[in-house]
Amino acid sequence: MNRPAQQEEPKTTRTDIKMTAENLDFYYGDFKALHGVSMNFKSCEVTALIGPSGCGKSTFLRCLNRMNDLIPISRVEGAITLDGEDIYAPDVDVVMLRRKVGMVFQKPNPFPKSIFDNVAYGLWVNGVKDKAFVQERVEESLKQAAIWDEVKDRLQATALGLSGGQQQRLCIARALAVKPEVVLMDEPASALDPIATQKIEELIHQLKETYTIIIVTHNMQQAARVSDVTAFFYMGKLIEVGETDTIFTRPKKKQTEDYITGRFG
Ligand SMILES: Nc1ncnc2c1ncn2[C@@H]1O[C@H](COP(=O)(O)OP(=O)(O)OP(=O)(O)O)[C@@H](O)[C@H]1O
Repeated sequence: MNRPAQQEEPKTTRTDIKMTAENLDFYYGDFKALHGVSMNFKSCEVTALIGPSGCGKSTFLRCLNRMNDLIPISRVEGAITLDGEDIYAPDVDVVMLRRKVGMVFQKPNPFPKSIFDNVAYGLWVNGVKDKAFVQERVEESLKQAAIWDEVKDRLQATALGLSGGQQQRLCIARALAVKPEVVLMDEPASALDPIATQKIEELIHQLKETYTIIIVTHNMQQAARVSDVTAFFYMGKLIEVGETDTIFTRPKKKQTEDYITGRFG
């Protein structure tokens, strides 16, 4: 296979529905962690998932690219679609799905390899052999992740020598290199200082021009700053979802209001 990741840029507009969850239940063994979650994610929007610790935000996020498949006792009921196709259908290629729906984790997790290799890795795994193409894509991804200027003179240096904030932007570049359509972010700035956090937030703002972004955050100011839509979870249930401004100023449900005003959580 050559240049599989060189497909056309996804042509999307903000009104397209990119992903949906329909009546999603999720179990860890006997424990039901998600109860009938239904919501849509629109293209080129940022959706923030908020709620108190243990309410199921990360579980739900991981369902969106089948990361939970790696947990043997887990079970999903209901449906999740990407561009109208069921991602849990038996014939789905999970590697391809995770290329389309990429993920950035809470703790920056670069490989103990060079900066270049970290970003090129996903391309090699996808069978890309064309060196010039890989070079181009690495540069493009590092630029998109707003870290190119800081690393362009040391691409062969180990990624582990970067600061935490730089490592996280490198991990974002790694996720972007395979041209995902959706980027899932699980508290991507929680391990970072305020300046690095601000850079990640600015980056999210730029990335939504091209990508559909779904972010879990504990930080409500961050949710208010970066997202178009906010979904509030409590005890495994989606309590309320809507435009971020509305959720933060005129929530419909008392539980949402109690949470955003700091009465619990
Ligand atoms: N691998 C697992 N095995 C069993 N139970 C789990 C597992 N991962 C999460 N859970 C449970 O599922 C529920 C939801 O957890 P989840 O991590 O999705 O919540 P969260 O809202 O993301 O929490 P936090 O904000 O603290 O990260 C919790 O009760 C948690 O203990």
